[in-house]
Amino acid sequence: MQKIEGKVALITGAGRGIGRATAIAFAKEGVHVGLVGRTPENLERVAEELQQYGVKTATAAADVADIDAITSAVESIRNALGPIDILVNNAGISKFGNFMDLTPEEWTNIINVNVNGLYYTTRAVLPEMLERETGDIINISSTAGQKGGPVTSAYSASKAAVNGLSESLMMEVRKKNIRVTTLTPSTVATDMAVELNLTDGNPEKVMQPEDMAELMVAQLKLNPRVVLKNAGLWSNNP
Ligand SMILES: NC(=O)C1=CN([C@@H]2O[C@H](COP(=O)(O)OP(=O)(O)OC[C@H]3O[C@@H](n4cnc5c(N)ncnc54)[C@H](O)[C@@H]3O)[C@@H](O)[C@H]2O)C=CC1
Ligand SMILES: CC(=O)C(C)=O
Repeated sequence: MQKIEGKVALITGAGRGIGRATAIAFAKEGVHVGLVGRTPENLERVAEELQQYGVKTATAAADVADIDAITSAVESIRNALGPIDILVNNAGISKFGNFMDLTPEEWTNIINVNVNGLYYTTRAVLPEMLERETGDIINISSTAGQKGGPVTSAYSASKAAVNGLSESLMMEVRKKNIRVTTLTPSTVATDMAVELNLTDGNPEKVMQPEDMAELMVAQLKLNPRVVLKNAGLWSNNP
């Protein structure tokens, strides 16, 4: 087991949902947190919530699917907090619908954010991790990337791509002491899941964003000689 206190994390999609819960859990552990997302007000609100834990925070608004914007955002977080030890590629979008009902624009947008956004963010963070021969990258995929569904063609395609990218990168950089983990949760009670009509969010039955955050804290504390390659966290009614 290792301590994560004092490390620097960058979380995308940090303004709400799993990203926000992860930011709070990290701050409670003494991790300094860079918050990246599309909506500055949400990022500022989360940064304020983190103040009580006495860690450093920085915010940078950017669309992960815009390579210049996300590259500048990573640079600004790095300038504010120092080298990034932990990257959580969490930003993601979804729209469910029949294959012919989703427009080509909606398809492209889902692929751009979920796949290219994760790729662009990782490209901006990885070189320094390779140089320092240390780092953790956690990619938030989904059970939808492991198994297709009747209305999930675009989202499942995007998350299956994340699984392929993530495992390949894990194999590539493991010898440099970098850990890449793919997490494939079932439905989590966030705004996304409620907007998709997947859940009413009942905390007695449905996974909460805090459960995901708890898993990430635990895996980061594992001795650096081991890596959690992938993990599926499920509710009792996935
Ligand atoms: N909620 C669920 O049931 C599940 C969610 N996931 C994945 O978990 C991740 C987080 O999802 P939730 O917290 O549920 O969603 P959410 O919609 O509640 O939060 C997503 C956050 O990402 C940000 N974001 C979206 N597009 C962005 C972009 N282009 N650039 C920067 N930020 C962007 C949003 O502004 C928001 O703050 C996503 O990758 C999602 O696909 C995976 C499995 C289940
Ligand atoms: C939104 C999502 O990824 C699931 C599995 O519910």
